[in-house]
Amino acid sequence: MTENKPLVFSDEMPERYIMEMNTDKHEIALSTKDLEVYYGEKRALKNADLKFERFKITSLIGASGSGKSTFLRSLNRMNDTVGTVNGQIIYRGLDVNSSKIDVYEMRKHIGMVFQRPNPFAKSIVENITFALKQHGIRDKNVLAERVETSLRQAALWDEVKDNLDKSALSLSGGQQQRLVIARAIALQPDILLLDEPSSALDPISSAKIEDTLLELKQKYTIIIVTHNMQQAARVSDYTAFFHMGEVIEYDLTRKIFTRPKVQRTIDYVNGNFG
Ligand SMILES: Nc1ncnc2c1ncn2[C@@H]1O[C@H](COP(=O)(O)OP(=O)(O)OP(=O)(O)O)[C@@H](O)[C@H]1O
Repeated sequence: MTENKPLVFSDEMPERYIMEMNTDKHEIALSTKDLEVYYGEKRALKNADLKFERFKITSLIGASGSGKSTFLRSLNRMNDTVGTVNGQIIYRGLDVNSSKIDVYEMRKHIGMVFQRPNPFAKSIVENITFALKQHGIRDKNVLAERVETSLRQAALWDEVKDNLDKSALSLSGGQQQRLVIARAIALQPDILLLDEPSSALDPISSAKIEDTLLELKQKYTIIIVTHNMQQAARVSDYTAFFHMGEVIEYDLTRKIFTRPKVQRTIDYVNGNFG
């Protein structure tokens, strides 16, 4: 990034950032450098350097309190009001963590889905169109197209297409979570951050969310916090293991689960949490 480059995002195609990741060339959608987070005096995240490959799913795993959510929430500045975030978050050559970034605009590019489904107390269709209208999209055809496309991508369209005016709160938990995913992708972000998106759901709904994520990675770069190791192994290409605020190991998921290099990771994936 040059000093004079304005810190605003454009809708132009992103420049291509090719970096070395292991031995192959991979396109990096987002990276962090020396990212650390303090809550008051407490350092909850230490010097996290991670690179996220475009159109891949990366899981963040680790015991409760290890800093996964803190890291994830920092990526689109959700920690601004609760903690102090130092270091860089590089996206399209810009530092998302800079005070000059338009956070509202940035979140159009880096969207987030939380653990508990949190649809608005509005109709299904309004849940999708609300943010679009806020961002100035008024054309009825464009709105209708975005509603259908995002609901299809979130694998919910067939279940709700005849009841789009029904209250979102009348949907099941699993459907609500897919609606929230549809709401996030209606803005056509590049990157989707998900904080334990299926932990509050039954196994069937959870499996549907996993299928949805595998579909979505054709178009989105996905970073997901999960406590469910099987889920991490099933859906993700890369896995980062966090322990006490540090990234201990980051590699291809199959390596983390079959041949981890660090003893702490070996213990964690083998279920020895002591
Ligand atoms: N808003 C906050 N204020 C103060 N401390 C916080 C806050 N959020 C998190 N922490 C602390 O920061 C540390 C990391 O928490 P974080 O939620 O990031 O961990 P986690 O790995 O995501 O845990 P979990 O899996 O339980 O969600 C913990 O010690 C936690 O108590």
